[in-house]
Amino acid sequence: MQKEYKRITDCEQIKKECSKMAVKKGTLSIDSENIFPIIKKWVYSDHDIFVRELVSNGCDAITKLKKLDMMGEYELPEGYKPKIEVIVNPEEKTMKFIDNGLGMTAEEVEEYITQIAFSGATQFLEKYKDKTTEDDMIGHFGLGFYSAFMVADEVQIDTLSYKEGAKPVHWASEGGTEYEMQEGSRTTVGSEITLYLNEDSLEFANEYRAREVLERYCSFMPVEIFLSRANAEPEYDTIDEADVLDTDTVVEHITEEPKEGEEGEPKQKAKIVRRPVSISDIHPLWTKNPSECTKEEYIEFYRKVFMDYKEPLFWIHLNMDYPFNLKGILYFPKINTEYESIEGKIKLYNNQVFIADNIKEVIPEFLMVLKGVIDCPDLPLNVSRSALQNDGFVNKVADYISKKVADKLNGMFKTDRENYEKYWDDISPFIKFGCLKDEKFGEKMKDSMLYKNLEHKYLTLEDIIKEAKGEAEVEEAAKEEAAKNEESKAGNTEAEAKSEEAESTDADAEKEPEKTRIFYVTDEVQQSQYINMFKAQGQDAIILTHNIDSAFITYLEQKHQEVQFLRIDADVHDSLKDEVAEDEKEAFQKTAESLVEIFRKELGNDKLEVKVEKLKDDKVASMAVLSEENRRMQEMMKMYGMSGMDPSMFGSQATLVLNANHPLVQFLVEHKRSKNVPVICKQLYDLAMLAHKPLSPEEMTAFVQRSNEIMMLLTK
Ligand SMILES: Nc1ncnc2c1ncn2[C@@H]1O[C@H](COP(=O)(O)OP(=O)(O)OP(=O)(O)O)[C@@H](O)[C@H]1O
Repeated sequence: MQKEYKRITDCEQIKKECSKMAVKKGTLSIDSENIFPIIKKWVYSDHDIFVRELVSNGCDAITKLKKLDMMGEYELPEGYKPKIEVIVNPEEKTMKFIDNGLGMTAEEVEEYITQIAFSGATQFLEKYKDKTTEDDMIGHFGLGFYSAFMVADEVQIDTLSYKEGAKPVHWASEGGTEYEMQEGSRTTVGSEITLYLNEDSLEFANEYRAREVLERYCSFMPVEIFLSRANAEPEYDTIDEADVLDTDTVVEHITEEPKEGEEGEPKQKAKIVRRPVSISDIHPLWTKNPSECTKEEYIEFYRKVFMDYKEPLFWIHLNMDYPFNLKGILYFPKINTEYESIEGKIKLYNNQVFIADNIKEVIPEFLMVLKGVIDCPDLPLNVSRSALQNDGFVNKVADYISKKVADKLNGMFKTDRENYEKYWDDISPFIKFGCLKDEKFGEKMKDSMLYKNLEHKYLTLEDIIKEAKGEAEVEEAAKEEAAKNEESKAGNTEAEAKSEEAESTDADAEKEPEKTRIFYVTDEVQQSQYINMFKAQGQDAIILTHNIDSAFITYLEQKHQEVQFLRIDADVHDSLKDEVAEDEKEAFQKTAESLVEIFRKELGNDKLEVKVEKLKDDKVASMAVLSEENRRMQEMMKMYGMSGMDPSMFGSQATLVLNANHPLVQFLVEHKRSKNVPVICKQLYDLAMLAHKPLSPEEMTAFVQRSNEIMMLLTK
């Protein structure tokens, strides 16, 4: 049976009780006996948050004391330096958190710790104990002081309030529901919380582990934090006497004689106790005004926080006071896509207290490739993640961040195009991802998107459409010209011509407007043959090599109904081939038919698609084309893991294009019975496929063997 603690609500009475020096025993007034097991078990993976909770309680206590001083209700002692000390003691298995904040009186301990904090923790756990990790709490806010029981069997508080005549208080609870309170022995204003770590949590008494956790949660807290190990041997530094500060403890003055053979006066040195270094940077860069920050500071901050020794490309300093308070810095990292995944890290803070990384409810998903810090004290963090998702305010914050990013990029596009182009390859995957994920972002960015052409020049879609339209129009005009010539050759009467013209105009009006065809390259090496042919004919294409590009192309086609994207090997572009003259057509047709027959036979595939063209580039004997629709279909199959299935079910295989202008192809037509026909056919086919897609291991082996055989012929 637990002892029933009579709750004393009258503060005067509590004071009297305490001043009698009696040991006050009690039972925590909440009926939930199983709260501690729940706390201990709960969010086992990051139960280290107790560090953040206790340190931030210390910070709050210090802030309050400074406020009281400002309000004239308290006078800070001479030379007051706000600080939090964290002392680990592996021998005694304890961890102490000591602050010089406002402290607590007996009635305050009673009220804030045994009643408010406890009931807060109880309510909190009641509400969330059944939640799964999917409905995780943001940074597990709200556990407060009682999170100490996740790692400790016993917690003690020694505190002395700033209030006149306050008596020190000692409070102890053994992690059950009982506690003890009596007069303590603390002599300075502030609080000392001692955790007697449980067997599972002894790691926190290790100085390195403690440092790691403090650095994770407390690196930017607004008060200096010093970590030390109890009974550690003092460490010393020897510095120039002139550099000694008033705050240094000098243990020895040393006169250093010049070394043998060296000239000069003896040097005066001082051996001092090593100066403690605060774990926290109390004025992180994001809290400063952007106009006061230098490039070096931004880079240094980036390196320190993200341990990334590459320089970021550029950054955005967010600084907003109204309608909500949000500060932060977002960095665009240099991404080496070949070796690293593009996974960024956005650290979320609440008044300089670290909450968690990558809270996707607050930070737009596509911005997760960035690295940065966001401090937004107005965020409602006492709710679960799923509640955050539907919170109008949180959505506004996310919108604001994404708008700021678009503004920055648009600004660079307009005023610093040179650098924008320089960064484009690195930042474009993320921007494209943003366009796909966030309609508003895509809309804002639409005029600042760039596309690299075959010359590696960066153009806008508008430039490209104009260029492609221009070419199409020229081609169209040339075709019309040729058609007219034919007509007049055939001796059409003027009247006939006129009526035909009228018909064709009617038909045109019904036809859907021709789409502007934009060719693109997905692999500059593999598709080099096509690229060269394009270049030779002054034809352009854009380079879209990133994984995201196939989804982005679909997006662009939806947004711009007037354009159609075709991979460079989707078709033989009209400009790459010669027209077959009217009087040659019949003979050409025959040649083509016989070539189809030869290839189908030699490759043992009677469904093989073969097309014969008069390619302008007479160095190309064969190439492969696969229509855009079929290729997209095949890619989709691959994406859905249907690669084992026969692709011909969903669209035909690539078409083999033979160049009738090439001597090898001509040889085949003229020497159908030559014993070399099979080798030439197979080799031409493989060469075409090589430039189109990777060969299978068997195909590659056969290709290499055959190439060797061909070389053997040279030796004969
Ligand atoms: N080191 C301290 N010095 C002075 N008062 C403290 C200290 N630690 C806790 N308190 C008091 O105890 C109260 C309860 O603390 P607890 O950490 O449980 O909740 P909280 O800090 O109010 O909120 P949160 O749940 O966000 O942490 C605090 O509001 C404060 O008044």
